[in-house]
Amino acid sequence: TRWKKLAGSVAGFDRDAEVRETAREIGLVDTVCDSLAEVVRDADLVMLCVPVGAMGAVAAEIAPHLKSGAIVTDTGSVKQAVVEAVGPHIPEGVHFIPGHPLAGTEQSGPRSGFATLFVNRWWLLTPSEETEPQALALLRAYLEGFGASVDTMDAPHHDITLAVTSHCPHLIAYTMVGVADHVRRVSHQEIIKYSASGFRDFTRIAASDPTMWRDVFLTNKEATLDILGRFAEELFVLQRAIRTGDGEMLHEYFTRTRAIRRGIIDAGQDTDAPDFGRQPKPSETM
Ligand SMILES: NC(=O)c1ccc[n+]([C@@H]2O[C@H](COP(=O)([O-])OP(=O)(O)OC[C@H]3O[C@@H](n4cnc5c(N)ncnc54)[C@H](O)[C@@H]3O)[C@@H](O)[C@H]2O)c1
Ligand SMILES: O=C(O)C(=O)C[C@]1(C(=O)O)C=C[C@@H](O)C=C1
Repeated sequence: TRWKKLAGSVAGFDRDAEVRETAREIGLVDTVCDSLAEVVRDADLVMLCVPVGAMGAVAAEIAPHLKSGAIVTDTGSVKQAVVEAVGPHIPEGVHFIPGHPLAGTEQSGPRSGFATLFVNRWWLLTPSEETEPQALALLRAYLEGFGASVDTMDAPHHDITLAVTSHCPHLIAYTMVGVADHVRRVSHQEIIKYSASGFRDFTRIAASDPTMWRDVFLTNKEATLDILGRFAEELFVLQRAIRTGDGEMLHEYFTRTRAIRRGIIDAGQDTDAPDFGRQPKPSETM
């Protein structure tokens, strides 16, 4: 934020003392506070950045200390569960606008961010019918200051969309890496040595934070089970095509999926930029 002077001052808190220490060391924010009450007391904007399963408890703890007129948002990867867990704690006069930046890497912790992380990325907001347009406009302008593009949608639609574009792909990557781990005819050394780039991409995703992803699946249960059910059906169709030698079917299927990939690139939404997932240079840390 200091990078573009979007806020007068940024304060941060983490319950883990080691994280607070690192944040102080690298100058992540202007002030590192030692309690939740202290960090939100004078804040105009409060952003909750904890695993989805922890959002409710954090909201309950900050609620009595929130300033009237403040905006509370979050970065959680699932939205309906956050609406249900956080919403009831938000006092009258405070604006709650849930959010989700579609940007990140498999890294976590205070050293993993970099100033350009949100440039040209979507930041989804899921306001309700009661959300005041002025508060929404303020938050939108703030996030656009990071270089992000803001879209709004309702929370259930967010959750089914992200089940397709993020949550289930992560589960599939976790599964493939798990399968490689269980195959006894291929040694671990061979898997490491002969990892082709497809599998390497899977292992990057499968190195993501276990707590964050546990919470994603526990809280977006219905949507991920729906999409995984469809995935399993399609997998069986492809499995059958392989068994019966139905080359025509396989070719036609892969032609369709290639068109989807090309459509994503044409829309400028390719996330495989060469520097994606790299560690930040010190000059880029906020
Ligand atoms: N990493 C990504 O790619 C990414 C992208 C978009 C959204 N998100 C979402 O943003 C949120 C934060 O993810 P992150 O990658 O910044 O994680 P992170 O691990 O870097 O930070 C989360 C912090 O929350 C703290 N925490 C954990 N449990 C807590 C609890 N019960 N009470 C208080 N604090 C607690 C931890 O100490 C940790 O420092 C998650 O909800 C995640 O789903 C992550
Ligand atoms: O590390 C990655 O590439 C990611 O998968 C980041 C990713 C994503 O699925 O795009 C993961 C979860 C978040 O909620 C947002 C972004």
